[in-house]
Amino acid sequence: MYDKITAPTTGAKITFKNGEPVVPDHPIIPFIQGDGTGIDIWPAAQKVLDAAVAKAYKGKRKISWFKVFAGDEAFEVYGTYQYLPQDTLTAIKEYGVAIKGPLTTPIGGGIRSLNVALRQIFDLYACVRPCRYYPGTPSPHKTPEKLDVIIYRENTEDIYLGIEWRQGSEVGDRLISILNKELIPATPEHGNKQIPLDSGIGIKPISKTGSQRLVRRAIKHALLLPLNKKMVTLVHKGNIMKYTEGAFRDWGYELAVSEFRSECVTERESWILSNKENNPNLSLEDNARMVEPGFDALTSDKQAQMVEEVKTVLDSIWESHGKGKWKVMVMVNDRIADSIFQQIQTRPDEYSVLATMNLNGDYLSDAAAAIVGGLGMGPGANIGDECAVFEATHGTAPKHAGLDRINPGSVILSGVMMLEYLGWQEAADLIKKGLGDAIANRQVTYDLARLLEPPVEPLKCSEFAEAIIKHFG
Ligand SMILES: NC(=O)C1=CN([C@@H]2O[C@H](COP(=O)(O)OP(=O)(O)OC[C@H]3O[C@@H](n4cnc5c(N)ncnc54)[C@H](OP(=O)(O)O)[C@@H]3O)[C@@H](O)[C@H]2O)C=CC1
Ligand SMILES: O=C(O)CCC(=O)C(=O)O
Ligand SMILES: [Mg+2]
Repeated sequence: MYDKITAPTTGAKITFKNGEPVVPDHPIIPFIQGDGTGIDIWPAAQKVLDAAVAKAYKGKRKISWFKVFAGDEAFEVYGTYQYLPQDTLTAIKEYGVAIKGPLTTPIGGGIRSLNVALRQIFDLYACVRPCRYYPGTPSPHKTPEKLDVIIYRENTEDIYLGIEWRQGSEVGDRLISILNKELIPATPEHGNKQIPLDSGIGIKPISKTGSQRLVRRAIKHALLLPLNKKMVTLVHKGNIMKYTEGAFRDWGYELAVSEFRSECVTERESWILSNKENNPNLSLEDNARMVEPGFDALTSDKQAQMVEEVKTVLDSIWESHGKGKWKVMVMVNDRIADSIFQQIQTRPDEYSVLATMNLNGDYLSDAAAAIVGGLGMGPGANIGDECAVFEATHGTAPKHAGLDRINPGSVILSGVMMLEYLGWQEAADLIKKGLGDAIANRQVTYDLARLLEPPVEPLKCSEFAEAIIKHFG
């Protein structure tokens, strides 16, 4: 079955039923060490995960690790251009749940991202990146503890599909010519715009299916959260990219009010409902005026549309959602992408689950991780219906590679997400306690040590892992 790897002789496969993993006590889990700092952070993470499982289950449960290759290691074992060998793909498909370190992607040319390829090959459509604060973590932000968000990033499409053409390439030039001569003039709203002839060209597909399955997962997650966190914010730049990012927003709302109608309220609906709750005799027009402060300046057509919106909401959900019932439901709202970057800093506690397209989520997850202590504290998971691959938010951080100094926290916390996904909560809790107590005791790696006041001597990457284990209690 495999060319250059051998599966562990002990352990069993994780299988999937209705999108959920069915986990044996001794699951075989493939891991990719990763390039760059992978050589530091993976051994540290593996040690912490094994120690937590051993302590929590006393041998009853144990992970059988299966080393598989990707990136630079694969190149060495399998030969030139074999960055993502078939063995690795076969193993991940076979065992269903895997964990990986970061993999290098060259800029401006060369191979396309192996990280992205794994997500697309296994249809891991939801990239889940929680950003929460561990007390004592130094942060450039004044109130990092107020940020507790989970980014649900669409993981398979958008510009990450990688359909693009280099400037000056034959196909790229043909495409520009067809667009300039035929397709743009055939679309009146584009006026006389033309694409500069010396452009590179990329395609940004955003599908209804891809958007809605991501938002579905985000809402399902929000349903499980405590009342003050039952919120999903659709993040988009739909004012500019109307038919891709704007459509993402519209499809998100459409899904929320169709599949989750009895459990969801949109922000605008909540305004309309609460206006009536506060003043039962409020006319439809006055209600619309309160929802839209610029109502009186609108054209009569637009005013009529808004009044119709108020009427439709009250007619359709006043009984089911009115009189405060909406207050215990999941609130779905939306924010424009540039605004959300400042909102998570100025109003961090007003956000919970952030549903995004691929590129926005990529940017936003690094920015949110910075608030709670940096990329060393940013875990992640790539989740599909029949496969999951856990990986940190950060990359290979090459300048720190092999120095035993980088923070393994984000891979360790990705491991915590994996344990929780497996249902091994006791082991996950031990690690969260150990990591939290190590940080609270100022036992941290260079990235956090340099921000602490007064400064502390940093722990090595491997020493931080040991400190976490000691703090299991
Ligand atoms: N999923 C993946 O595998 C990903 C891969 N990549 C790839 O990684 C490569 C390098 O990307 P780059 O842009 O440098 O981004 P990186 O995320 O690798 O590193 C940027 C900086 O972030 C900080 N950082 C990263 N990881 C940690 C950590 N574990 N602990 C503490 N600080 C950390 C360091 O800052 P400082 O030096 O200031 O301390 C580092 O120099 C590229 O090839 C990129 O494509 C990028 C993102 C994700
Ligand atoms: O694959 C890469 O090199 C970068 C991907 C990335 O930045 C991410 O997924 O957050
Ligand atoms: Mg990124």
